[in-house]
Amino acid sequence: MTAGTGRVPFGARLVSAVAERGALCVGIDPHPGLLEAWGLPVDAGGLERFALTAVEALAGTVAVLKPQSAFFEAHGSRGVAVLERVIAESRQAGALVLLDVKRGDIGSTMSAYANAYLADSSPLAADAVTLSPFLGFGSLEPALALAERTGRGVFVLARTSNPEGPQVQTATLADGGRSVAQAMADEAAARNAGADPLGSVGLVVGATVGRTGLDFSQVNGPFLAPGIGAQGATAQDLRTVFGDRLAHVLPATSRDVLRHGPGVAEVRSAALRAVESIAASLAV
Ligand SMILES: O=c1ccn([C@@H]2O[C@H](COP(=O)(O)O)[C@@H](O)[C@H]2O)c(=O)[nH]1
Repeated sequence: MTAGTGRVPFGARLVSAVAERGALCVGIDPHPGLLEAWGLPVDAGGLERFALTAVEALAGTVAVLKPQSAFFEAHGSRGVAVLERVIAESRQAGALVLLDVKRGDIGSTMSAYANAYLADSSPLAADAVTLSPFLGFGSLEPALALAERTGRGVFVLARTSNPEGPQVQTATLADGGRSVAQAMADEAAARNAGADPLGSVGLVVGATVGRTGLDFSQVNGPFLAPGIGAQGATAQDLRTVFGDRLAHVLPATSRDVLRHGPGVAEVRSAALRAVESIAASLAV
């Protein structure tokens, strides 16, 4: 079982964490190529060394850590056990944990996913998870409801950083002119209405997507912006993507920080440089 959240809503906890540590989410993505580059075997033992080194380097320093579940699941039950430790030890060291699982399913199955990642009793419970709304935003209701009850958050995919995303996300809805991505922004806005200082239903909008024409003005929730570094986006791109919503943006990067390992100090320094360069870009 993981520690609870004290029932303080995720949005409020994120605002505090960013105020204290800066606006940065570092992904823990144990790619086989990174394990090799760190001189580790590509097996569950190597995964454990890699992931716990990243936690040691980052969990006391950055606001949010984002383990990518896929790389842990690839090692079977031993990999999932490592993920449980990563979540627990990161939270213990003061970082918020956003588990990148991109779950989305019919409502009855969604309840089980919600219990897996958002219930206090689960060993995989994080502070927030990523969700895929492409079975319909409403199908996410069990996760949205449990997150709200337990003080956790969700980040719903809206305009993802990959080049294939627009095929679905810029498509127009049958109900009259809005894009799929805009509909997700509107759904998040409805869930976050009145939340202070910030709602707990976030959106994933890649730092790579450029000017979108999307209206984020009513969202009142956080924006996770992956794609900085290895996918080619820079901190300067955030202004183009998010316009006047920059204060609510959580820029995310994984490989661009992790490639500085295996030294704890080097990984931590890379993260601190990223925090500084993002802060400088957002302030101008
Ligand atoms: O739109 C999205 C949503 C999630 N991701 C995830 O973020 C990291 C990016 O890693 P980098 O090494 O910084 O490229 C990875 O886990 C993706 O699955 C994303 O890239 N884009």
